[in-house]
Amino acid sequence: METVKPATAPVLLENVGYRIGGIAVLSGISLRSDAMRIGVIGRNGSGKSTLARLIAGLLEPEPGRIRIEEVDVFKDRRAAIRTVGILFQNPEHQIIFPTVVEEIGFGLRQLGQSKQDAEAGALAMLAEFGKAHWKDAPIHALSQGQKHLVCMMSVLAMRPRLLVLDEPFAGLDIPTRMQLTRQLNASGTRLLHISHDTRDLEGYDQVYWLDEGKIRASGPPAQLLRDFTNEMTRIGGGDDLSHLAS
Ligand SMILES: Nc1ncnc2c1ncn2[C@@H]1O[C@H](COP(=O)(O)OP(=O)(O)OP(=O)(O)O)[C@@H](O)[C@H]1O
Repeated sequence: METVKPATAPVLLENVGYRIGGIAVLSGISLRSDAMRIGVIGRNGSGKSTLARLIAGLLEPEPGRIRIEEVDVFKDRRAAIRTVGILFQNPEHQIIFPTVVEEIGFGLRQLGQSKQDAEAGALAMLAEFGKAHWKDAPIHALSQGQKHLVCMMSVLAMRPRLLVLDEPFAGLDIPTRMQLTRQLNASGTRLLHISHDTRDLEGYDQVYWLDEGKIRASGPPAQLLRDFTNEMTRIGGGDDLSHLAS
């Protein structure tokens, strides 16, 4: 017997659009998923980062509706910071404080915790990741992979229901990617991972293919990632870099 899907889902987008400078960057995006690991694949300029920011509640959809765990993440920012976390490609865009413990504690302060509780929470997070010795490390002296891990710990410390990953592994070497992926999977957090790299999404539960601001296909990763790779290889044989958006 076919199971009827409930009207709500942990990740729900209905007819979402977004325009920049009068140009439609995203349109007609409808997505509803209760999968634990959701992937979005798309090439450069397909609208991935814009979609990540919309789902994290940093931009307002127009038109359309976004609900994460039933929270309107743009309008209800107090609820949103407990609901969705986001990791960006460049940790420099995320890091504010000079030391690791201050950086991780900052998110907890945002949740309303006292200075002492936030520091204790940050130390607990470091211990959970086996990095208690990083406590007073100056962030500027860390490697790129280590900075990524600090950002990851900072976001996970806030225990979001959904973690949006906006290509956080781009530019990292294979061992670093493997270690960060392992830490993320071990966290047990629902992931929505946006990438142009099929390697990031192998083994995900459900993948959406974003193409020129629209969802072109969705399904389990095996076939969809193969179709995506074939299409990227076909496009790569031509010269569509010449084309300027207007
Ligand atoms: N501030 C802006 N002003 C004008 N156009 C923009 C701006 N930001 C994004 N765009 C355009 O919106 C489209 C989608 O951008 P977005 O960054 O969401 O794509 P992306 O898939 O994340 O790209 P990439 O993989 O290259 O980071 C692109 O065509 C881009 O040129």
